[in-house]
Parts: sequence; C-alpha cells; structure tokens
Amino acid sequence: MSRKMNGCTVTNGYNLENGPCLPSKNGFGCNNDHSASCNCYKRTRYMDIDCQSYTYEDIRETSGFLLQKTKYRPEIGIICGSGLGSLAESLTEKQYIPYKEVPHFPVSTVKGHVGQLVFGMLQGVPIMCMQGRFHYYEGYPICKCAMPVRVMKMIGVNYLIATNAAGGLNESYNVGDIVVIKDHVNFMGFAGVNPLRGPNDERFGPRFPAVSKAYNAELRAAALKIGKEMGIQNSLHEGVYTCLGGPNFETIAELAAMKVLGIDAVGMSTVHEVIVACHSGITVFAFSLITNKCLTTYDDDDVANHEEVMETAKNKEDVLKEFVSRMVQHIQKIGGK
Ligand SMILES: O=P(O)(O)O[C@H]1O[C@H](CO)[C@@H](O)[C@H]1O
Ligand SMILES: Nc1nc2[nH]cnc2c(=O)[nH]1
Repeated sequence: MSRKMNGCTVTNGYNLENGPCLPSKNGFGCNNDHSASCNCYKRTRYMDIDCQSYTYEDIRETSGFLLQKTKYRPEIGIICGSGLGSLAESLTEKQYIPYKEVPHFPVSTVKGHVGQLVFGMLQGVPIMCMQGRFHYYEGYPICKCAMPVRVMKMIGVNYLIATNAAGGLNESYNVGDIVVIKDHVNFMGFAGVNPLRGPNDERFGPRFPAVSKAYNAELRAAALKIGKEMGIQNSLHEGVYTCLGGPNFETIAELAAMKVLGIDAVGMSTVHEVIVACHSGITVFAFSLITNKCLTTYDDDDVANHEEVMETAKNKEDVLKEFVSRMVQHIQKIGGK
C-alpha cells in the first residue's frame, strides 16, 4: 500500500524511488537527500536497532539541557565503574542530576550504578561525573551505552577518566590491584558490535578513526608516577583490557583463550566509551580495579560473582579516590581546566 510520507512515496514503509523512508520519532522527516544526516536514513527499517544512534540534534538537546541546568563547564569527565560510584562523592559543591530527568539519556539498571550525573569540583577543577554507566547486557544498543561520552564532548569535556571493575586474568594480579589500561581487545567489535556502526555524522568524528593510541601515553606514565608517590606501585600495573558482552562471567575455556591473546583484565564495559571518546577527539585515561581473580581451572571451588566485585570496590574506595584526585590535578596541570 502506497502513501505520501514526508514528501516521499512510501510503500509498506519503504520509499521505492529513493530508498527506505520513515519519519523520525521526533516527527522530523526526510529531507529527500537520503544522506547520513537525513532523518529518513537514520530511522529506517532496513537498519537494525544497533545502528539507530542518536542524531547530532539529539545530543545537542541533551547537552543544552545540562548546560542550562548547571553552572559547571567541565573539561574533565569521569565514568564510575561498578561499586566505584563513591569516586563522585569526593567532589565538592555537588549538583546531582538523575539520568531519568535528562532528555534522551538511558537509565541505569545495574546494582552499584546509581544512575545520575554529578557535577562538582575536585582539586579546584570542575568535573562531570557519571555515577553509573550503561552496559550492552542491559539491553541497550552499544551506541546508546556510549552516548553520554558524546554528550560530555558537546558540553566541553576534553579528558575522560573511565574506571571499571574487572576480573584479573594476568596471574601476577591480586584482588584490589589497579590496572592502568594501555590497550584493549574489542571482542564485541570482532562480531561487528561497535558504537560507531551505522551512518557516520562527521560532526561527531571521522568515518574510520584510528584507535591505536586510544589510551594516552603521557597520562599512563603520569599514573604510574602517581602510584609510586602514593606508595602503591606494587599493586599498580599496566595492562590490556577486554570487554565481553556479559552478563555471564567467563567459562574456563574462554579465559584460557583470552590468556593466549595477551589479555590481562576482563570486564563488560569501557571499550565502547573509549572508542567514542577517541572518535570525538577526547583524551582518554582508563583503569580497572581488579575486583576478583579470574578462575582458570576446573577444580576451583569458587565462582565469580557480583557481590565480590562490589565488596572489593568498597574496600578500595579511599585509595581510588586519592588516585583519581591526583590524576585530575595532573590533567589540570597539563591543560585541562
Ligand atoms: O565495568 P563495570 O561497569 O565497572 O562493571 C563490571 O562489573 C560488573 C560485573 O560484576 C559488570 O557490569 C562489569 O562490566
Ligand atoms: N567479564 C567480567 N567482568 C567482570 N567485572 C568484574 N569482574 C569481572 C569478571 O571476572 N569478568
């Protein structure tokens, strides 16, 4: 059945003359060029849900809302990992904005992720902090999990500190250690699950971004120096992180395979955020707290569990607050406001 929609002749949702055509959910229609910036291209049925990302205008609406709500103009953003929400509590003059009040924002569904933005000051520096992140296993498309990073960028953030809880696969790691991430293996990306999949709006960044230097070398070196100054150098490492889709923890065979690939820490987050940060020109520093040792033999009695993850995070909150606070001080020194 054919009818006119947004200036296109549409048959069963498809514009047979010019390609697929549907109105966007906002009611903005096709502008007939069917380019990546055309709403009909972005909101069409031929594209699967993982590609139906937020438009530039959506992100502008979200950041505009936040800029109106807060007096802060942060250049540094922090994402708190599982059980690491207390990092936001070290900010002073805090302003909380629950995700559910922010236009287009997903909401947190995981224990240990409060689900609010915290604006405030740390070391005299304005900070935007996510107390709760989004994971693929929660059911959000991966581009939506990474969407807040684009919002950060539009607000003026140039440095991202991404934190996470992870299983230690490297045998030299102990529970409670910190791993400065020097690189990642994007397993989900191997299967095409990538936050940049879908039409690319060049205003966000290039179609084919390089990510081989995603984890800033200068900040990594600074982190190791700060670790020494804090006297925690024996429990501080540099390593390779990977994100699996979750929500189940790994099998013994999966962990054995990952070990061969040189992976040191295993989690279910961060990689999508780092890719989007890199795409938009944000400088990244990321670290894992090793909340549990990956169990790599069949005769281990234990099994991985989220309670242990949360408990370890709680036990390490003071040292992590100090570590992050010193990193912020360093970033401010080298250029972040
Ligand atoms: O990566 P963050 O959010 O720190 O959380 C990690 O801890 C949870 C599992 O206990 C998973 O969500 C995993 O990704
Ligand atoms: N995938 C994964 N995520 C984690 N988050 C915290 N610990 C773990 C773990 O052992 N595996």
